[in-house]
Amino acid sequence: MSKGVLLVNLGSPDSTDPKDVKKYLDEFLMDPRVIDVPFWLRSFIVRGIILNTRPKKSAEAYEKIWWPEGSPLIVLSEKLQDKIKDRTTVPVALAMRYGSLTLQKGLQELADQGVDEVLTIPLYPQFAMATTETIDVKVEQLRKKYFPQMEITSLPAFYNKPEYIDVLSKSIAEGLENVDYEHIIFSYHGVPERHIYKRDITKSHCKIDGSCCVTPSPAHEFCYRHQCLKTTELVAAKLNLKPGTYTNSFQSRLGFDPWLKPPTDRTIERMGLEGVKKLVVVTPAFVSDCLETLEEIAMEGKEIFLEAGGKEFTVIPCLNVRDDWADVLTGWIDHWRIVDVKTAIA
Ligand SMILES: C=CC1=C(C)c2cc3[nH]c(cc4nc(cc5[nH]c(cc1n2)c(C)c5CCC(=O)O)C(CCC(=O)O)=C4C)c(C)c3C=C
Ligand SMILES: [Fe+2]
Ligand SMILES: [Fe+2]
Repeated sequence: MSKGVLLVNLGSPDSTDPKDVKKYLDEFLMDPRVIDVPFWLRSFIVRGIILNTRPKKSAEAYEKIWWPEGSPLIVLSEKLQDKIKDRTTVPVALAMRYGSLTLQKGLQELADQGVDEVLTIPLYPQFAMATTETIDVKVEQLRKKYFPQMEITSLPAFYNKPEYIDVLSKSIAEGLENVDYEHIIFSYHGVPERHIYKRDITKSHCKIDGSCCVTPSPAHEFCYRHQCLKTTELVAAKLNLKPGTYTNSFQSRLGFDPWLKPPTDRTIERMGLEGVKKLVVVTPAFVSDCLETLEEIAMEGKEIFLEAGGKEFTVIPCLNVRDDWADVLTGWIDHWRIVDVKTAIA
């Protein structure tokens, strides 16, 4: 068999034109693993409400962060792909779950190179129904329909893998060099609490309280909240951060259902109101900078902090195209090429 790799990220609109943003948001938010309600209700919420107002607002936000080459998330993912290609002999394609760089095109690119055994790498450190799972499900649908000869395996969430924690910690330590700070917020993308309960394989462990995510359980294999809290815990241990000097929060809430708490915007505001003058934010749910880090945190978050009395606001960049990050991914790929995926990130 001939092996190949498909890197997968979320995707972005084709441009900052509200029409393109609307098309992208329609595909994204109509995904039943993102807005997980019955089709009729999802259509009503997305097409009847959100898509009437959000595309214009989102397009303005994209406009602020767009690069001459395109969406930062896509450009950074392409550069990461190039770096990995330079480091391995295995064909490496790139696709997005939503938008024009489709999973079908990515798989076809590999098939055209004679690949019949694929490792998909969802570029998300923590598992979520709205990210890793939707990629795996869509890839399997495409495999059955168009690529029945292919054998496809997906790299599991890598939030607790020592190689990943090492580069994440190193990137944060570098970001903190010469930065005088009082507090660090670890801001993760939020999800509705319902998503956590739905993926509790024990059906009883997850309570979204002070203890469930720190009490060992098989539920944690698919618990986004546990995996976020664990990421912070491992980085804090590695960097020797003192308790009370860092906090977790969850950003980007959409809609009225309960989402994971505390929300990042309110946490940033509270810090400012409580007298914190120098704040740092890191965003470990994203491996590439994107709208959610460059606009929501670096622009909106900063404004909230300064208005609440803060003085210095520092955002640490995502792993993006760091050489050591490309080395880690290539290491997993090469291990899989020679042995298998189970031990690749063991
Ligand atoms: C119900 C809505 C959403 C869920 C659940 C959700 C989960 C989720 N998303 C990411 C990563 C990214 N999301 C991004 C943008 C974005 N996310 C939502 C909604 C949900 N996300 C929307 C509506 C948008 C679009 C922008 C906006 O209108 O505000 C991005 C950035 C994409 C880009 O082009 O830069 C990323 C990345 C994760 C990791 C996650 C669950 C863990
Ligand atoms: Fe999102
Ligand atoms: Fe939990």
